[in-house]
Amino acid sequence: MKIGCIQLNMGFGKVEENYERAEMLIREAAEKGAEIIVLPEMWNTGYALEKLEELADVDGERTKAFLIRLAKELGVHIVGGSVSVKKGGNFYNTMYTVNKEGELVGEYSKAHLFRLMDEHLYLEAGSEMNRFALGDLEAGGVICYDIRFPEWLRSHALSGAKVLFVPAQWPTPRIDHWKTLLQARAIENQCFVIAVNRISRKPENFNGQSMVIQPWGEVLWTGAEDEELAIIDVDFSIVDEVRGRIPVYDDRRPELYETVVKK
Ligand SMILES: O=C(O)CCC(=O)C(=O)O
Repeated sequence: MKIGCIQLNMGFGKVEENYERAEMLIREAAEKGAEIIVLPEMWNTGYALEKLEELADVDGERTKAFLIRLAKELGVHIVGGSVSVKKGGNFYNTMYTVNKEGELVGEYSKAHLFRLMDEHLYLEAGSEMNRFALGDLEAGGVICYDIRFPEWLRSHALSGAKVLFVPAQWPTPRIDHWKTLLQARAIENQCFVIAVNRISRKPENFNGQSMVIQPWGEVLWTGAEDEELAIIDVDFSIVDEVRGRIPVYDDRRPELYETVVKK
């Protein structure tokens, strides 16, 4: 399958401009043959946390309608990165996924809030997993800081995900953590990891380096340090072959982990 990864340079608080730019790049990705299109984290507002009251998408209605319209018209699956959403008086960092029939198949709010960027002061955490299917492809999705919690991604893999999508706004100073953690999550879960970071102009500090990694850990693509739309060819059928080569799932001993790890 062809995956369109949109390493977007979103404008800080520039909602209209961001929807326009996202639409243009989604259309371009579909024209270039992408069958699944992936956006980065919080692409509607950027990290304009202090302006969420004014800018967040109320109940995610605008974003859901946007993704459904484009998915249906272009006949593509869209893993809609995440957007800032206002729901019932609270704000969330929420990922919507729509299949090519235009059905909303995934809705997930970031479960681990990143204190270093003050997310916990502005946002509520979600508590639900994010498992969905795109056609017959079993998938899961987590957001940025979530990748530091291997047990969270493992739960998605244990419940059948063969690919994990990771939209992010991961800053340049810790880009080595990003690369290492993503590769580890792919290897330990023996699944594809498709991770799309943002890019930014100065003084914001995000240098892309999005990644597509296959289940044996091989990096199929690393994004440039600039805005980029890349189309990457992946063969999801190798997941079963890799899981057969080293039977990690069969060799797990969950009874040990439950007693040793109490907290
Ligand atoms: O964990 C990190 O170092 C970065 C996480 C982050 O930037 C985020 O979750 O928005």
